[in-house]
Amino acid sequence: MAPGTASLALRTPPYFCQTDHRQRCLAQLRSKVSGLEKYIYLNGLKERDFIIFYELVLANVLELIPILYTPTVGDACSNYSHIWRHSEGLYISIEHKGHIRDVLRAWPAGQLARIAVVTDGSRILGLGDLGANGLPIAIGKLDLYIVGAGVRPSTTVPICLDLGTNTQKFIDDPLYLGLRRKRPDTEEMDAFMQEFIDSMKEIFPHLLVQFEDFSTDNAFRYLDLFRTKYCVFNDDVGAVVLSGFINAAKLSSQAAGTPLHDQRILFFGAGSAGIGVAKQLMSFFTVLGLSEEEAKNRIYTVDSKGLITADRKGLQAHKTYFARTDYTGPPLTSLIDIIRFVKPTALLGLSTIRNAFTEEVVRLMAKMNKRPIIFPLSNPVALCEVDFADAVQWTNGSVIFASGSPYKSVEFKGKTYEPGQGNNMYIFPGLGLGTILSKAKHVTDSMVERASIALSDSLTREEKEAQLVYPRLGRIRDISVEIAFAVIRAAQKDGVDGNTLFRNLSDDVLFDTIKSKQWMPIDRRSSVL
Ligand SMILES: NC(=O)C1=CN([C@@H]2O[C@H](COP(=O)(O)OP(=O)(O)OC[C@H]3O[C@@H](n4cnc5c(N)ncnc54)[C@H](OP(=O)(O)O)[C@@H]3O)[C@@H](O)[C@H]2O)C=CC1
Ligand SMILES: CC(=O)C(=O)O
Ligand SMILES: [Mg+2]
Repeated sequence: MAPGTASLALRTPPYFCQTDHRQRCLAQLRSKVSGLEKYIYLNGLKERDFIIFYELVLANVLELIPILYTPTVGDACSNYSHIWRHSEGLYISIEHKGHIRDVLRAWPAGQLARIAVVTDGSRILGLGDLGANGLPIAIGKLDLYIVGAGVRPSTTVPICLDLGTNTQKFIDDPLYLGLRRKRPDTEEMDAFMQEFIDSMKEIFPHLLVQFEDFSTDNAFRYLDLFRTKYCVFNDDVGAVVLSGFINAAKLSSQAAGTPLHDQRILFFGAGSAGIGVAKQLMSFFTVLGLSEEEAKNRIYTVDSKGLITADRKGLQAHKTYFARTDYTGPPLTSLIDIIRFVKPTALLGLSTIRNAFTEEVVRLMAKMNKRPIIFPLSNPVALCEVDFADAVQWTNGSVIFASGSPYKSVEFKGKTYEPGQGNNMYIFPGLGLGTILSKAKHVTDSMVERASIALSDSLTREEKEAQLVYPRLGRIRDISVEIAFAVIRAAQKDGVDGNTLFRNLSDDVLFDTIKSKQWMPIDRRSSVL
């Protein structure tokens, strides 16, 4: 379905001009009161005129990304069956089993497709199992690839796997878009996923697949199962936190006068995100010369039962690696007690528990550290572990802060404090662009790690002086070029690059080549299909 741009010319007066219409669209958008209304308006605009849509988003990144992505996309997902207007993206249901190939073949982009974001809706942000309502998260992520990295719209494929839902209120909802059934058992789901991946390989041989918001067990399992068989990654277990942490650790070590590696990190939340991020942070220590064992010892994890220790009965597989052996005693369940035991320099929240970092917790962190690192990373904002203004006030301005969803700057005692946004949206657009351009066969660990380091190195002098830990989002296109560059070089080093021509390019030429490949919203042939 190409947007109806041809008919627009017939119905508009002769003095109609694009520039005016952009302003008109922006005014219409801003007249909407709620985030959800703005989301609905923007998605309608994308359908009517995708060029104006992307022009507006590119020109107003800070204002519009929080609508298309977290936090508002969370509302859009929760209410998707009710706000649904037109088909967008691809649903593949468990009832398609046996002929998934045929469903994929129907996607109009065919061989042009380069990147798919695939969710099964089972853990959308921190909102739980939303079933078929999860599609907007895939659409929102792909909009970020387009806006943030310059991936061509027509090459993107948003996919929601409809395997039912275990959330009864959706099954009971007469407007629910998806299948009214419970999710399948592991055996049935594995068989479905195997056919899905085999079919994707056949129909879209040049595709990069991003798994998104699968529930924790499946996030790890399907990544392990498929990552060497197809070009697959999962950005929820990804690298963005490492980038911000490197910059935060520099600031906190400098203030404390301690060596950079002298960090103890407490993860509050040990799901796919908590454990995935913890594994990424290992490299922070190992590049500084610590052994794997020493690096692991710097990391503590907490779940709903408290500090994760190796002697706990029935510990889930993904929690065993970081389980502590140096604590014996009654389970440590209160966060305050855990902080007193661990004495962390950094507290990272991936728990989905709103306000879990209470005033007492934050003040204790500030008492123990000149510059405490506090990253409440759960999304959307309504599930964030602590609000920025509170963190600034309770630490008397000393906090080094990054949250999963955006916060505004705050004034405190006459000074302006700028929050960081530790969200994988900084990484995956550039990682995707680099993977697509290098025609990498797989996404290797070092491609992800180099992406993270490139992001951390991308701070400008002014951003460093402002003590930011992430660059300003308004520069996302340039940042994505830097990340894509690092990813391409890493793919070459690992020998997984299919585009061997890039190997002979000098750094400057490669850099310019990446820039020249970024799609701009002037080419109407690249319509959103
Ligand atoms: N900023 C970013 O870029 C990203 C942010 N996220 C966010 O991370 C969050 C978590 O995602 P994910 O790991 O997949 O989700 P999970 O539901 O798998 O994990 C949540 C974790 O928090 C723990 N937890 C729940 N309640 C408590 C509690 N009261 N006290 C302590 N721990 C608790 C759970 O414990 P138990 O294991 O015992 O159930 C579990 O370990 C989401 O909000 C998501 O939006 C995810 C990816 C990227
Ligand atoms: C940001 C993201 O991917 C998440 O919260 O799941
Ligand atoms: Mg996610």
